[in-house]
Amino acid sequence: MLNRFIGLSAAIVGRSSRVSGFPFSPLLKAGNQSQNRTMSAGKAFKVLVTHPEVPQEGIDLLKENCEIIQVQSVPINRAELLEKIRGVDGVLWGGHEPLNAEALDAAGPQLKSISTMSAGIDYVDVPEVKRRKIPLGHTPTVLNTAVADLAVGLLIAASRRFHEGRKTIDNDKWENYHLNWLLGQDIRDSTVGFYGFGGIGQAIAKRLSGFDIDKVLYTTRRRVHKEIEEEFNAKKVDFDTLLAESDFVVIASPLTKDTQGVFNATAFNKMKQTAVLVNIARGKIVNQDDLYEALKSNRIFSAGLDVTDPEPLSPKDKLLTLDNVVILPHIGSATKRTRADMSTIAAHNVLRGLAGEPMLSPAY
Ligand SMILES: O=C(O)C(=O)CO
Repeated sequence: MLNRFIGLSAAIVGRSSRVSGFPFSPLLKAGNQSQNRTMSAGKAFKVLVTHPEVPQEGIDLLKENCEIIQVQSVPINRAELLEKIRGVDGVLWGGHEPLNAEALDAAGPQLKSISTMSAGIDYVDVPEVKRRKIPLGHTPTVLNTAVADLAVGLLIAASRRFHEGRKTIDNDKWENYHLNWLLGQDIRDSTVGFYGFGGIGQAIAKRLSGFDIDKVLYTTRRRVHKEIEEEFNAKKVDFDTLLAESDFVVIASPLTKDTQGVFNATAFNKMKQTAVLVNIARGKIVNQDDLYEALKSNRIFSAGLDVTDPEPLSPKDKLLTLDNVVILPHIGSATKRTRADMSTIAAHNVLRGLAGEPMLSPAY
């Protein structure tokens, strides 16, 4: 099943900006073949790209058939975005700016296709987009491997005390004449618990299977397919069991009203004292004050975070004073290839929405 996901994204993206091995939308075919009068006569659609740094791969695809308007400011100037969105048919939403009624009103009723360039869409007012019957796409799957690689990096860094170790060098406290110095937690024979076990969680589990882990537990609303459970020796458990039995707890779920703040003091108190928490999903799933207390009091062993609340995190944030937390500035999907793939998928989503076809990765 996992291979099917990964295979699908590879087929979707190909290794060029062109999509290979994937059923093109008629709109794209028209552009490629230069046969369709409507399309070749011109840019039947206007598409706004809301960020100047959207990789060229996606823009080139859109350009074949659409007139492109692009926001130029970074950080995004909301006024510029609201001005440029007026009257467009499609939007490739390239940043994490709120996509809400204000933006949709500014666009106007002709807007018929939107895609974000992200997996998480917590900055989108989805009910509002739905209410207007505008197809909405996003870009999960293509970033699974990049985010999973980073998650494994964080898991190792947090369990083996990378940050604390580095600080000892900076502070001239390198004391390896002690035998028990900077001892960490083993990954081998461990139980890894996933809070959320979709494509990213499964890609992490796949990587960890090379680390001789003992078992995988997961907590999700719905049970994953039996063959996925078998592939990863994974068992669905309730949240309390996940917390109590996992040596590593990996947060890989979307941020929703149900997941916001679930990792709080109550949850940390149910975890093993040797447990390592990894969050590559969204900062708000964790109550950060409670996490600070749990780490400071050694209620849990350590944490590796790619996401925080807020982002950017202030350099004065108390979490940064702790030895037992590794923090990265939300770079899970930040590889050149992944970004290019995300722009390609987002462009296809937009084009398909404009053509009245199902998107490659619809958000609802
Ligand atoms: O695309 C997203 O939602 C991400 O947060 C990638 O790290």
